[in-house]
Amino acid sequence: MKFTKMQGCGNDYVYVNGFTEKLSPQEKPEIVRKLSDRHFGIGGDGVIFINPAEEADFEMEMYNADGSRSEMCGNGIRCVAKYVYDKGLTDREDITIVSAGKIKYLKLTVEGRTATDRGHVTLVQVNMGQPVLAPMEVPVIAEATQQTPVGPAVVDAAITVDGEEYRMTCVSMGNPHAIVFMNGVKDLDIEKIGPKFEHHSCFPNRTNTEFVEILDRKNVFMRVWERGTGETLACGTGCCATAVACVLNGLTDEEITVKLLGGELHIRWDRKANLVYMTGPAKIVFEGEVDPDSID
Ligand SMILES: N[C@H](CCC[C@H](N)C(=O)O)C(=O)O
Repeated sequence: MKFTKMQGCGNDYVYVNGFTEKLSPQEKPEIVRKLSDRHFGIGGDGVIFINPAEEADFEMEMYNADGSRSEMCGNGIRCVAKYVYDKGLTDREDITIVSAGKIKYLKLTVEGRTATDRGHVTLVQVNMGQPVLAPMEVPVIAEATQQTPVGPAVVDAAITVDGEEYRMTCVSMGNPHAIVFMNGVKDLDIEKIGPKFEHHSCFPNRTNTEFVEILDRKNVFMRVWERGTGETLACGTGCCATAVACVLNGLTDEEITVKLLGGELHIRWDRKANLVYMTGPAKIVFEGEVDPDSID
């Protein structure tokens, strides 16, 4: 099986070309777990299959490292865009990608183009669609005073983790995110607290959790505990959800830079249109061939 290892802000996945590599849905979770293992496999935060699609130019099929599915992946979708352009599966710089039935619109920045070289993608802007507010079953403390295009936002919910009460804002970008504002994010014991949010009873489908520190009106620092993977160096959908939560809580402007352990993402929530735009890099790290049956 051929694969390409790619990363966006250090959020790294194994990418498999579903046009040529045919796997049955039943065998995928087990193969994903094997490939993602950083000691016995290739190593990655999960696996993303790039498939043909009818309703868009391409489909992405995203799996976490534990073999579970996710509806969406912000860093992953930028890498898929780079993959399909750099490998000549498309000539266009405006493309659509569908994930879990939702179509996203992407604009590719191509560099290094010459008369004989079509260049390669360095940066991708994605229209990540509409945020959905407070989709989880959590005890609400306060409703937003601000109306949002999708109704009054639940910006403040309480959750008790390890005997301590946290306040969070819950935003879905297709996949679920709980955003917790706090100080001292750099030194947070995320390995201890992250799994307790992920498996908390108020998230029947588990959740991704973002721990966010406000730096100023245009900059925040964020660490993320991802559902099905653990701490990752960045999370694109998590940054989008964070930007929305920041605005709803009156903490930042609508356009922010999210600083992450693995880099930076630029996020803009166009409130009038109620669309979130994410811009960031995508890179190929290496390519190879692997026999999943030979992985322990
Ligand atoms: N890292 C991804 C999100 C993965 C989310 C996944 N862990 C889930 O179960 O929803 C991103 O860049 O958006």
